[in-house]
Amino acid sequence: RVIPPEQKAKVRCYEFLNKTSRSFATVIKELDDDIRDAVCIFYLVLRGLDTIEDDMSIPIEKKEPLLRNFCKTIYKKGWTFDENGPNEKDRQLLVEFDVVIDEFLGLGKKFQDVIVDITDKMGNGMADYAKDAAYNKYGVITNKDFDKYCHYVAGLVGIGLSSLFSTSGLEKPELAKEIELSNSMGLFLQKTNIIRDYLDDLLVNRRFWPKEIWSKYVDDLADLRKPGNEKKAIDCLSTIVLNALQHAPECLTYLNKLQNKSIFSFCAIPQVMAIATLALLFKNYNVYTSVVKIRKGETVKLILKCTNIFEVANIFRYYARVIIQKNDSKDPNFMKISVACGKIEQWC
Ligand SMILES: CC(C)(C)CN1C(=O)[C@@H](CC(=O)N[C@@H](CC(=O)O)C(=O)O)O[C@H](c2cccc3ccccc23)c2cc(Cl)ccc21
Repeated sequence: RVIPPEQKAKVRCYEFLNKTSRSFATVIKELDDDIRDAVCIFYLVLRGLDTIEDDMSIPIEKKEPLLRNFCKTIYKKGWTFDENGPNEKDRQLLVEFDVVIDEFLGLGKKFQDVIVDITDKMGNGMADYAKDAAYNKYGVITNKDFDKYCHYVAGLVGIGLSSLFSTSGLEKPELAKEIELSNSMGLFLQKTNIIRDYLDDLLVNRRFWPKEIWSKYVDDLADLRKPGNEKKAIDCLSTIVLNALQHAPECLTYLNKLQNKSIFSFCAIPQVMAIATLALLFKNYNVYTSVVKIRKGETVKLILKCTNIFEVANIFRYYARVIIQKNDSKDPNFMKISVACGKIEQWC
């Protein structure tokens, strides 16, 4: 295929999008013309930031300025980064980051301003957390710290996306002002990922489960997977699933405000994957022995049924019932789980 030279960087960006997240890349490509490139570049800039934050082989002295300055770095034509560890998942993205920068600089100024603002806040939030975690190994302490960390790495993404959607004109200007709802969209996804990734994170000593939650059951987060602690592990899991579940009604409220069909599907698909994952994680001891993921077939079925709020609300109600059925009257959180699921079932 002959690619005109000015299209080369854009084609390369979409190739990176396909590599960094196969199923989600197709959803981004379904977005309407006026918003697709901005979201693609936003996604890749965030991926670049995440690749630096995730790389435990980069010393904090180097990592901190890299994160804090990333909002300025994305204006530096030609900038690339080749110092990630050899097995860092998306290291090639940073090795060829100049193509992302070229495409970023080609975006409308309003889109650039949103992406820079979020990158600035996220980079500084990640740096604050990385520095703190480097010095005290406990990681996330209180439920408030949990919400703060998830705000930095995911809530800000929702806030940025709402601004991009409004800026494109495909959604009302009011959407950019829905900070709380946009934040909850990110917290719901990120908290579900953190519950799912308990084992992977523990093995690289990354501790995101709040001490305020696990310290009620064990002396250390790692004790949850020890033989003999099975009941404690399951009851602790209920507590953190309950924490994530509380964002679900706000996600439905946010989705109900969207008017553009391609934006609705783009936002709804990760949310229905998250509620399905949460239902699978609840009462599931495999969280402590493997990474629990919903089956491909279920994913495909969910994606096909994400075209309007009625379908999405029905999917949320279905999984709320699955959680209710798994609920156990001997679980200290039995009532709170019932109430949280009730709020999803009554959502209208
Ligand atoms: C941390 C995260 C949840 C924000 C990551 N995040 C998402 O998880 C992706 C989904 C994704 O990447 N899925 C991967 C699987 C995986 O990586 O776990 C896939 O291959 O399907 O979706 C989110 C995302 C999409 C739509 C609306 C959102 C509103 C608020 C916050 C995030 C929103 C995302 C949108 C953008 Cl622009 C950037 C990142 C994300």
